[in-house]
Amino acid sequence: MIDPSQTHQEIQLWLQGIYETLSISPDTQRRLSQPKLTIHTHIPLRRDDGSLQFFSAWRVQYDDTRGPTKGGIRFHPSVCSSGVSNLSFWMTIKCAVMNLPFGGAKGGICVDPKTLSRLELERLSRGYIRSICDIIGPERDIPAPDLNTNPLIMGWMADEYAQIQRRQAPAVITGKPLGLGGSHGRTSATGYGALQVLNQWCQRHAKKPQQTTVAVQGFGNAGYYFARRAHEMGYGVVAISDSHNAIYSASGIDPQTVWDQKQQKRKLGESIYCTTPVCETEAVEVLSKEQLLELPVDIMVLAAMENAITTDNACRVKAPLILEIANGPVTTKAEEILLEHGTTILPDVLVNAGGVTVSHLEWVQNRIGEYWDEIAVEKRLLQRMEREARNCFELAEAQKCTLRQAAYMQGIKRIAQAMDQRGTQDYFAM
Ligand SMILES: NC(=O)C1=CN([C@@H]2O[C@H](COP(=O)(O)OP(=O)(O)OC[C@H]3O[C@@H](n4cnc5c(N)ncnc54)[C@H](OP(=O)(O)O)[C@@H]3O)[C@@H](O)[C@H]2O)C=CC1
Ligand SMILES: O=C(O)CCC(=O)C(=O)O
Repeated sequence: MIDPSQTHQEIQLWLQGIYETLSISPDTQRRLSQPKLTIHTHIPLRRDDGSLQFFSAWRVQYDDTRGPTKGGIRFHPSVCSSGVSNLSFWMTIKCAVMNLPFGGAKGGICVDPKTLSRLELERLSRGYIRSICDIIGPERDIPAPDLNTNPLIMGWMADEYAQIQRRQAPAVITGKPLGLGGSHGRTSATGYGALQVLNQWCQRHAKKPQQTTVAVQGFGNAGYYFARRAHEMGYGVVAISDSHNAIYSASGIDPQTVWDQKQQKRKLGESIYCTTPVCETEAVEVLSKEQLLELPVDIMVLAAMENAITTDNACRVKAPLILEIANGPVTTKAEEILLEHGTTILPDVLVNAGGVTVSHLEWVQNRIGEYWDEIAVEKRLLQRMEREARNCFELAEAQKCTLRQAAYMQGIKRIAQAMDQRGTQDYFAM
């Protein structure tokens, strides 16, 4: 079978339409066509049994025209050079769409963290920082959590950096625990930010949450906070999946109950879900994680990984609205099929930007040495999400284009302007 994942070339080809509409200069196009810096390293890990193992790891800094590069670190067996590079490009666009003073980066280790003990995980996380410490810093490149990483890991990483530098530098990493200079609201930010974009869209299209059914692919940090608050607001969450299975109930699911049970069982679809129903009137059905994507729901929320919808399954997707919380969950070729079927896609570079938006607030708090409460942080998050979503919606209407095209126009216009303002030197800022 041909790999249905999207390639760098496919993304660049898709961008041509945006460049033409905005009359982007060939120089700017060239600058945006490849990352500025890629580090590939092999991290040694002494396993608990005494053996030595090496793990491939990357940090890619795509573009720093608008500020220090910013982006998460993921731990997953699928992490590879081209994947991290795509993710770092999307970070560049995302930060510009949100008008944050950052460029884009991403990092990752090719590892299944579920196979490591807690001490092994800590040693590997610290080893990663030792490998990249020369190219990160509060004014250079600022990592954060992503898939399979969390505040605990960010805390170890920030501590490792401080030890190497022999000084406190909390602003080098965001998504830290509160006690180490983390911000209130960072953990829930991606899910809440995505919901804010969905709420705006529903308002514009006179859709009431109570009239919708929602399926959520991926029940980790982003998917859980999204699903929990969506349920509280009246959206009908009827299906949820993780990397093992999906669960479905036509009469609705309470995400908090599912979350509490997942903390014990680790997997959706284990017998606990059938013996302790997560809805009131009907038993919960266990489906395959692939089946969830084909459910006839009003809103399909993609909060797992890239390439969830490819040319292989696009024609079986029935939801008329897709909310992309994951990065790159719909490939460019799959999007063509979905658009032909009239599907609306609320795009990743806008929808999932809540995480980096609160990361920016954390970075600001670290730098000024003053901390805000949860209400203040959430207010700033929701205001920025609302403003930039409205800008994208209005641009899409004015240009009669898709929301993804509008978001990219908004981001690329800002990046191109900053490149022009830097002048015509063959600059290398970092
Ligand atoms: N965290 C953040 O702040 C941000 C995250 N994102 C993006 O959102 C996505 C999710 O990130 P996050 O929630 O942090 O990651 P987590 O690691 O917290 O959660 C990922 C979830 O996806 C599930 N999953 C993995 N593969 C599949 C699959 N094939 N089908 C269904 N579910 C699957 C995992 O299952 P299991 O529980 O079984 O492991 C887990 O529930 C990623 O694409 C990430 O890049 C984007 C912006 C910010
Ligand atoms: O919080 C951040 O800095 C980046 C989060 C991230 O990796 C993402 O938005 O994909």
